[in-house]
Amino acid sequence: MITFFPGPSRVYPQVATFMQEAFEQGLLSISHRSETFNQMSEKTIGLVKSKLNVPADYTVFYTSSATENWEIIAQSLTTQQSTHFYSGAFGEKWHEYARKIHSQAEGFRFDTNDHADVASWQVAPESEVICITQNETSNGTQIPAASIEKLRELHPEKLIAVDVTSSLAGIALPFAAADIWYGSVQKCFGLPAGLGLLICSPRAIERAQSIGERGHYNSFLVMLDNIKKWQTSCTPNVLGIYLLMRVLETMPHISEIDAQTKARACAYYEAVQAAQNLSLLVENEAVRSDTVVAVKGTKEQVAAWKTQAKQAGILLGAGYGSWKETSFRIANFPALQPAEVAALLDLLPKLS
Ligand SMILES: O=C(O)C(=O)[C@H](O)COP(=O)(O)O
Ligand SMILES: N[C@@H](CCC(=O)O)C(=O)O
Repeated sequence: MITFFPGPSRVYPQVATFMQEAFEQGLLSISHRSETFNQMSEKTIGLVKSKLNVPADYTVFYTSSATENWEIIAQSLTTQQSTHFYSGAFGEKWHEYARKIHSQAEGFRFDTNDHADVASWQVAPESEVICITQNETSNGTQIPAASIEKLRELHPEKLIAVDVTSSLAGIALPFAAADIWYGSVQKCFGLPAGLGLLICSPRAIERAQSIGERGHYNSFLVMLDNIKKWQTSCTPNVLGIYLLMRVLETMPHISEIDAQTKARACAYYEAVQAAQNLSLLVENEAVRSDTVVAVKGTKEQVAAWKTQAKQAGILLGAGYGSWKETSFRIANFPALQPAEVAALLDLLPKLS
């Protein structure tokens, strides 16, 4: 069965070999305070930066998941208020979690088809962090890079935090335009779940230092002390870090992946538009995601399409949140092989 679920998703076929290597090299039993670990961790972070084009002065941290990053941002980089703009379920959840820590966290929903009109977004003067979901996995929308750059220009004094859970390592991102970026490896990295990444600007680090929060194992400053030695405060997913290192070593530079993702996204959007029975969930072309393609239908249609796809050996991604039963999603992640993409493109017009 070829899976097009947007997370956990298709892993790179080489992952089988990499897992065996990790076992044979004894890495699964090494201490995370050892020199062997430090070297592997340093190399992995170097590769994240070089392959994904992360600015040299940004710091990369390991976390357990994207969800943990919501907590870290609220707990260690915000003292009272963050401002959240979202159109879908994951942006909304982030706001809900932030509110549990800071009741003043404000949230604004915009429509799925709205072009992120950042100039009209009202941010309270006392708000410290602007939080956006660059790629909203639940509805297949994305905030274009130019909007993030504009947001930076409009709010030079605020921290900007960007959820790129389902686009990190799938498209090129404008890292310099924001302070905090995070994602999980079970999406575009084509890896098994259980590892998150948090990528921060020097300004984010300065802000954490001025706040001084150190009350938790995952307090940003505790993580910073550790990552200076290439380590983590708790025992990390050593296998996950090794697999990440190996995938990064073998993958092309993000500029190449970006071109492939965008070409495949175009092919999917064209195929859905040309298919007699299918409709795209996102009508506004300018905000359609490059990495998650969402197709809508009635509950009955979606169920029938998923069954027909299964019969053809294809697992379509389920809908999520309010779109759970009335959409399916296609993960356009780099680990999907050309023949698998071709099989789905061939199937789409046949769904009835
Ligand atoms: O697309 C997303 O966003 C998600 O699926 C989740 O937020 C992933 O978060 P974690 O499971 O990695 O915490
Ligand atoms: N992380 C999601 C699954 C991913 C998705 O379906 O977008 C969850 O909590 O269920």
